[in-house]
Amino acid sequence: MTRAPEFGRDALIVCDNLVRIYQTGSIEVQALQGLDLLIGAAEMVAVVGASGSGKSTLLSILAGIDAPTAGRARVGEWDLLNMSRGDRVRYRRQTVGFVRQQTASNLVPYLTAREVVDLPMAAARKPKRERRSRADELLKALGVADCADRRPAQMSGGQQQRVAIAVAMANQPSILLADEPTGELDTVTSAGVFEALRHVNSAFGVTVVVVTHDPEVSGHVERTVAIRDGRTSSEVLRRTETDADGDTRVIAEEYAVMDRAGRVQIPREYREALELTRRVRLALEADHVTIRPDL
Ligand SMILES: Nc1ncnc2c1ncn2[C@@H]1O[C@H](COP(=O)(O)OP(=O)(O)OP(=O)(O)O)[C@@H](O)[C@H]1O
Repeated sequence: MTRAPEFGRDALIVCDNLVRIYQTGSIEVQALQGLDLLIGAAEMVAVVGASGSGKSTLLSILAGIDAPTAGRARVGEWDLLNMSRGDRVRYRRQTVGFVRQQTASNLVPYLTAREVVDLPMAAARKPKRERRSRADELLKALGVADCADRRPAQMSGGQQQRVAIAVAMANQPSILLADEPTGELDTVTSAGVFEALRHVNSAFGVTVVVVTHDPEVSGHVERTVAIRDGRTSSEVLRRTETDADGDTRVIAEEYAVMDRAGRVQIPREYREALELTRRVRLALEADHVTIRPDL
């Protein structure tokens, strides 16, 4: 008997039926309730969803900060459910870069931009000369070369977040995670920081997963994944098309996400429009499936 190919075999990030339950006293909160998600190498994905839907929990698991309760989570060769303490330290140092929302918490008040970018490389025992050239390369790539000798208090919020991206990229991670990186910034500054994330994605080929509330931000990535009640519920894919006159426009298409058991969530407006309730009629057509009210 041939076995089915492993779910997400070719993906860099695989979340398979991921569950995270938090227990506080006698209260259980299911932050992730069987989340499936595949992300390929060098992709840039925005994760959106209402407050409490599980976005930060997902990011903490991918960052190796938090451990799932059940399911499977893999990043490259790393199995995030079965890592020793030492593996976890190596994983966090070598494979992941993390940018937080609070600009101040990404940096160190008494260190200059060049010194703070150097920190993770020094911790990884990289040679001094290599560290210096990598720090300068990153600060330049992120448009903050002029901040190299400045401390956080001498930089704007947007500059601080660009330096934070440089810190996260210092050890050439394969994934860069950002949790609401523009949450504290105004619209114009946010757009600049977001552009910086896109730049590291294309220039260094790092896979970027960014959690955001900002529709302006999610509107600029090719793939936006929506999380609802601890599961991926829908995705929007965007592509740029050029018409005969040479004008380009962005086409966005929304997809529902089907889990591995075949479950699909029908958006509330569709259910209400046709009064779809507990039971619906399903029919297989030549190239599609219809869902009708049970009249
Ligand atoms: N350490 C924890 N202990 C207990 N419950 C937690 C913990 N962390 C998160 N939760 C709960 O898990 C659920 C998901 O939280 P999470 O922070 O992942 O959501 P989120 O989508 O990131 O929300 P927000 O957009 O507000 O940051 C929420 O109900 C939250 O209260």
